[in-house]
Order: sequence, then C-alpha cells, then structure tokens
Amino acid sequence: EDSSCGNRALGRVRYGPVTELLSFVNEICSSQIDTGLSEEMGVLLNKTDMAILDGHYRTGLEVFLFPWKLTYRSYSSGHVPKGSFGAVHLAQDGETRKRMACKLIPLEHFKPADVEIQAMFRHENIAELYGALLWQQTVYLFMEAGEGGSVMEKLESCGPMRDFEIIWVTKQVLRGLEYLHSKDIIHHDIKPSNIVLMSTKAVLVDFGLAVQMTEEVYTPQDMRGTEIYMSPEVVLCRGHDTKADIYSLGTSIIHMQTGFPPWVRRYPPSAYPSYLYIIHKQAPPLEDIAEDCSPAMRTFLERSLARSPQQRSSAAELMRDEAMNPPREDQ
Ligand SMILES: Nc1nnc(-c2c[nH]c3ncc(-c4c[nH]c5ccccc45)cc23)o1
Repeated sequence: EDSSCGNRALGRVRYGPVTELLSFVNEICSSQIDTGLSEEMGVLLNKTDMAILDGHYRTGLEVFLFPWKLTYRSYSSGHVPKGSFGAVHLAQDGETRKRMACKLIPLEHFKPADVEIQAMFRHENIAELYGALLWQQTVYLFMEAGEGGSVMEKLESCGPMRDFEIIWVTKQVLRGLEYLHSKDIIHHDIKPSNIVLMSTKAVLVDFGLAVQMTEEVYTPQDMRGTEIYMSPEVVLCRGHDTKADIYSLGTSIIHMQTGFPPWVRRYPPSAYPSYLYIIHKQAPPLEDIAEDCSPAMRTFLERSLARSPQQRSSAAELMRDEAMNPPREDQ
C-alpha cells in the first residue's frame, strides 16, 4: 500500500501511448497476467478526458455505463460466426462528464484485432479508441460515441432515407474507406449497423473483422462479414481485396434507399436460410435499387456493385462521382 495516501490500494489503470495499450491487450489475450484479479486493470490513451483516480477507473465510480437500446434484426442467418460481438453502452466519465461508447466483450471472445486497427489508424470517420480495461473476465473498450445511433436504427425507426441523407452518409463512409484502403485495410463488415451517426459526421465502427493486407490479394481462412451485404468474391473465398468493402457500401445504400437489404424481397428469408449461393450465382442485385433512384445514383450503384472487383470503382473514384455532388436544385 502507498503510505502517502493512507492505506488506499492503488489500482492498475494507467495512462499510456498506443504501444502500451497494444501490449496490454496482447498480455491479456496470452494470459501472461493474472486476469482473475478482482480489480480492474488497463490503459487509457493519453489526453482522452478520462479521469483515473489513484489507478482506478471503475464502472459506477469513476465512469458510469447506461445501456443503449441496440436492437437490429438480421435478415439472413445474420452474422457469419466470425462476426465480432459485444454489447455497446453509453458511458460517461464521472469527473469530466465526457460521453463515450463502451463495448463489453467477454475475455474469451476478445482478440487483439478488436482494437489494433482503431488504435493504430486514426481518422475522423473511424470511431476513435480511447482505452481498454479488463475487469472480471470482461474487456471494456471505450470509444468515440455516435449518439445519433446507427444507420440501422435510423432505418428501423424512420424507414427509407431521403436522397440528400443517403448522399451525406455515403460521403462520410467513402472518406473513411478511402483512408482505410490507402493503408491496405479491409473493414470486412460495412453495413448500416456499423455506420453510426453524430451531429456533424458519421463514423465506421466494429473493426473486429478488419485486416491489413500484406499482399495484393487477401486470402481468408474463413468467411468474414454479414452475408446479405457480402460481395461475390468474398463468398467464393478465393481471395479478395479492399473492393469488397465498396460492394458492401453499395448493398448498404440499397438498404438506405428502400428500407430493405438486397435480395430479401425477391428471396424471402423464410425460404432462403442462406444467401451465399444466390450472391454467387446471380448477377449483382441491381433489381433491388429503388424505383425512384436518380440516374446518377443508379450509375454510382452499378459502379459499386460491379461483379468483378477490378471493374468496381474505388472509394477515391466514387468520392468524385457526380452522384456525390448533385446540382443544388436536386437537394
Ligand atoms: N459494434 C460496435 N463496435 N463499436 C461500436 C461503437 C463505437 N462507438 C459507437 N457509438 C454508437 C454505437 C451505436 C450503435 N447502435 C446504436 C444505437 C443507439 C445508440 C448508439 C448506437 C456504436 C458504437 O459499435
């Protein structure tokens, strides 16, 4: 005990740089440390407006968690097993009043990939990582909060989005993808529930399936992503690249336009437990584009849903597409 502050036990939560946070998450995953300890331990990145008190950062004392309603239906068989999962809460620092998102992941399901990309690569359209704590076999990831909820929640509560809303969200996502793809990172799970809204921007979340390519093509050991938004080359499992995210953005736009992801209205989930074969065999789902879709947006979608990844436009090219810069009177 530290006599200078009486017999108050000093906790094991500390401020540190990204490198220290990364070594902390690797330690807890390789169980190099006794994870059974009753008190919390972890690393909060410097200058994150989070107030550690004597090495403690306890839920209910230094920080408070409030459950967000995270309700979204999965149309297909939902997550392919590799989907990263964890309950996301609203968090608020007791001292600084800073509001954050806090994702709780059971230690046995936690992997360093859940934080590596967000810790090492920062961009205004990627949810910033503030720190990681381990307490009672649960990892607490503190991140930038999208208090407007996800695009999925917006679709479920307000129905199909209007053109100018879709264009605003799509440009935000393209900025994030342009950055990630310039670092050869594939997100692997672009979809409405992984795009969260703030007052001035939208950010991408859930990098649990993201990978940084080391070659031209990424050959997966397992299928990654959520089926209904998945590209044909990912379904084929013979190697893919960052263009897989562009296809998933295209299917997400169809969802934003119509209120339904592609395929489900023509192939009802009751009759089709899996869409992998349909995605593989059928031409891209251009039939599911909204009837009142503007010609410019239809061309944009044809370019993002092209079957061949080589033919598909890149995020940088789509940023410059006329659909993203409509004439004023269209607004
Ligand atoms: N899977 C995942 N991994 N990281 C996040 C995440 C980081 N910051 C966030 N901010 C908001 C929300 C969020 C999603 N649906 C919502 C509905 C209502 C309110 C908030 C939300 C989620 C996050 O989510």
